[in-house]
Amino acid sequence: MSLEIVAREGLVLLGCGKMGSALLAGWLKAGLPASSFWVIEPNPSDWLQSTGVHLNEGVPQAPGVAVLAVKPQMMGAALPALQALGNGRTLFLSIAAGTTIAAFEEVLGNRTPLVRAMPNTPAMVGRGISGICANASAGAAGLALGQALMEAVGQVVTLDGEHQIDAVTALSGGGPAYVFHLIEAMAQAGVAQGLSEEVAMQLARATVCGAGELAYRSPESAAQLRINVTSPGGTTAEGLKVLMNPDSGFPALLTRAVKAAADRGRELGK
Ligand SMILES: NC(=O)C1=CN([C@@H]2O[C@H](COP(=O)(O)OP(=O)(O)OC[C@H]3O[C@@H](n4cnc5c(N)ncnc54)[C@H](OP(=O)(O)O)[C@@H]3O)[C@@H](O)[C@H]2O)C=CC1
Ligand SMILES: O=C(O)[C@@H]1CCC=N1
Repeated sequence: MSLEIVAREGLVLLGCGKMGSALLAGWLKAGLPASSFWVIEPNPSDWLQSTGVHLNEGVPQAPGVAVLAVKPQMMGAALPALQALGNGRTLFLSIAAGTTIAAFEEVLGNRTPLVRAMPNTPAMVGRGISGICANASAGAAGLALGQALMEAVGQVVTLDGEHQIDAVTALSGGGPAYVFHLIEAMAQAGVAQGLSEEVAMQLARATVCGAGELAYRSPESAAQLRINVTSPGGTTAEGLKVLMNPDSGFPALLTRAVKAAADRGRELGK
């Protein structure tokens, strides 16, 4: 689906912080004119002010799309600003963690076409991934438009339903933070083995980026890429024995971390 509807009917963006800015940058890069965007943002960055979008002005009566990119804790206070657009033709696209379709329909009306998407911060460099789902009123056309909007900043996975979105939030939504923490932890471990902090951080960061790029480009499975590094009887095998320990290794730790994040998503949705 093309984003022509945005150029024709306009897009209102509620909240333009980290994720809102990443999305707006992607849409502008895709060639949509700045004059198609109406952004509501109490603390506009220098970048946002330089884009030429309509900033904190009155919004069109029936824009093609309204994107909700405020924190879930702010949603209750922020959403009424767009309540008048509910139950119409405007497609609402929320990227907020937690806030459910039912909660949006309560404010906007249950005839409002609505897509929930869960992106991640690599969207800032066009390498994000989003899981998306939609309510009944959005239909196939609404879901396709939501997909096209999110594809401006990376890959998109269509979910079986809203029941999967807390898992996506916990895995890929927050996942970049786990990887950044992995860099920190690897660097610390290198320092413990005698490297300077600076060199250890350079090695850790480049290793994670290089491995990520290899995983992205290679047709081989993650398991095979791991095996390719692991010489039988060599050094990596000893490291992996620790990380693949069923009780204390990565799988057990990440199962707990992803569950804790998904549980928080469910809690935010109550
Ligand atoms: N960061 C991430 O990795 C991801 C975030 N998300 C979701 O994206 C959403 C935004 O997160 P993120 O970009 O990180 O948060 P930010 O705090 O960076 O952005 C939210 C923006 O909304 C502004 N805002 C607050 N109140 C209002 C209001 N009433 N009307 C308009 N704008 C308002 C905030 O201004 P101020 O700072 O002044 O309060 C802020 O600039 C959240 O719902 C989050 O769950 C989804 C996936 C990944
Ligand atoms: O931490 C959060 O709640 C948001 C959702 C996913 C990433 N950041």
